[in-house]
Amino acid sequence: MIDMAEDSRKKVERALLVGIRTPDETAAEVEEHLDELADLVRNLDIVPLEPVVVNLHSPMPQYCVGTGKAREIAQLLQECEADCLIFDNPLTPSQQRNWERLTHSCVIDREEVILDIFAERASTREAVLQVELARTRYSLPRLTRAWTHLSRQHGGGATTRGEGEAQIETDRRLLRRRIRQLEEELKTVRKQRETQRKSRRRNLVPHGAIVGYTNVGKSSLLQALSGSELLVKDQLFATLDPTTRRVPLGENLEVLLTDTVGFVRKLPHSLVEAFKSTLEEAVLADFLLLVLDISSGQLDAQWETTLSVLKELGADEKKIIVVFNKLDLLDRDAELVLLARLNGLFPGAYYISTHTGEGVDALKARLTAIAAENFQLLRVKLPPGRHDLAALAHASGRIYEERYDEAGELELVFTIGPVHRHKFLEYTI
Ligand SMILES: Nc1nc2c(ncn2[C@@H]2O[C@H](COP(=O)(O)OP(=O)(O)OP(=O)(O)O)[C@@H](O)[C@H]2O)c(=O)[nH]1
Ligand SMILES: [Mg+2]
Repeated sequence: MIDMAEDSRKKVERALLVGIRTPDETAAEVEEHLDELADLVRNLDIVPLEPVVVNLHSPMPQYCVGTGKAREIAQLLQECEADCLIFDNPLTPSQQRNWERLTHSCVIDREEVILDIFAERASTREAVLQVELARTRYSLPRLTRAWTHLSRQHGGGATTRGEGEAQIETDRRLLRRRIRQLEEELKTVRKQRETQRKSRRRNLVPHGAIVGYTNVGKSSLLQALSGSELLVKDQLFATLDPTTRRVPLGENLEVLLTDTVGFVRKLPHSLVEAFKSTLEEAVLADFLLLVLDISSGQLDAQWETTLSVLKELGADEKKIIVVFNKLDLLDRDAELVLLARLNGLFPGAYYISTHTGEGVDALKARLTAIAAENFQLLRVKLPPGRHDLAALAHASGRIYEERYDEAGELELVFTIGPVHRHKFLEYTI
């Protein structure tokens, strides 16, 4: 780990955002992306200023934009007294350095903003390790940095070391060693989680994962369904660690649901990589609840981003139940038009509000049906000595008929899940 003196670093406060518009993007798209970048930036306690959009036919190697434009932006940065330049598109390490030399300011891109938000939020051992690994990998080719835009000091971040070649080589070696250490530590933590996961699978209760764009209400949904408290915040990436809860559905039925980390457009690949084990919950689940925020103007982007991350994880072929949340925020007139359109596009979707509870029961009914699919109807005759099985049928199944015959044998018609089913098979009639 590279140590830096905190006092030699300057905290960034105001940022000028830059969006690059390529010929295949509309102005509205670029604007939407910049709005989202502004949200992300606010999450780091940096004030985003009015953004600059640069039209670009082909990327330029030195600054990503042409030299003239770069000078203009540098000038603007000074005029509006911003101390940071943030690009919505990725910058190469050398472009980043060129910009820092040109502007004498902190220059970062969307990927680094997202990495930093994750770094601020990570709290469990696994999340902390995953984020540190992603950040250390990211900083390896970007060693000479003189700025910080973080309120806290994190590992694998910017460094203020000198630019001497020998120094850089030493730092790189240290970072590489740290990467290996982190990979080892993560392996251990993951093994532990794997064990927990296996014990869950032995239960054979249907297991769903809640996936979707960040801030759409995934944790709120799990809270509404399971009745237990979770971290719900109007904040991007409030949830970084998967949390599994039992959702009781009455009559001995239940499903397990896992809340997962939210997705975002242009989620840095290093982060998808880092969070793959966390997102594996989605890969291993029996079904997915894909949550979308119906009040967002960016439904298409939410849908596409979520689906493309699922694809990358190999989880896009699963049974997907689409859930539109935040119905309460819809303007009633707009609602009818929008619902008609969505009904056509997503037949079988659910429309809910975790705030008012609207639609939650219908979704529960669907989950109940999924849980019930696992249950099989059995007709058995239990000998007098098998009170234990009679008790088990009552405790874990649903009884339809029950009567004793003259021989004192108990005839039972009931449904039972796969966990205990085999115990009854020798008595079926
Ligand atoms: N109006 C309204 N707000 C909602 C509803 N559901 C959730 N929210 C709000 O949306 C914000 C985000 O909710 P979360 O449940 O934390 O969202 P999430 O998808 O888990 O977010 P991340 O973990 O950050 O990806 C919170 O401020 C919630 O109170 C809803 O049905 N209606
Ligand atoms: Mg959450």
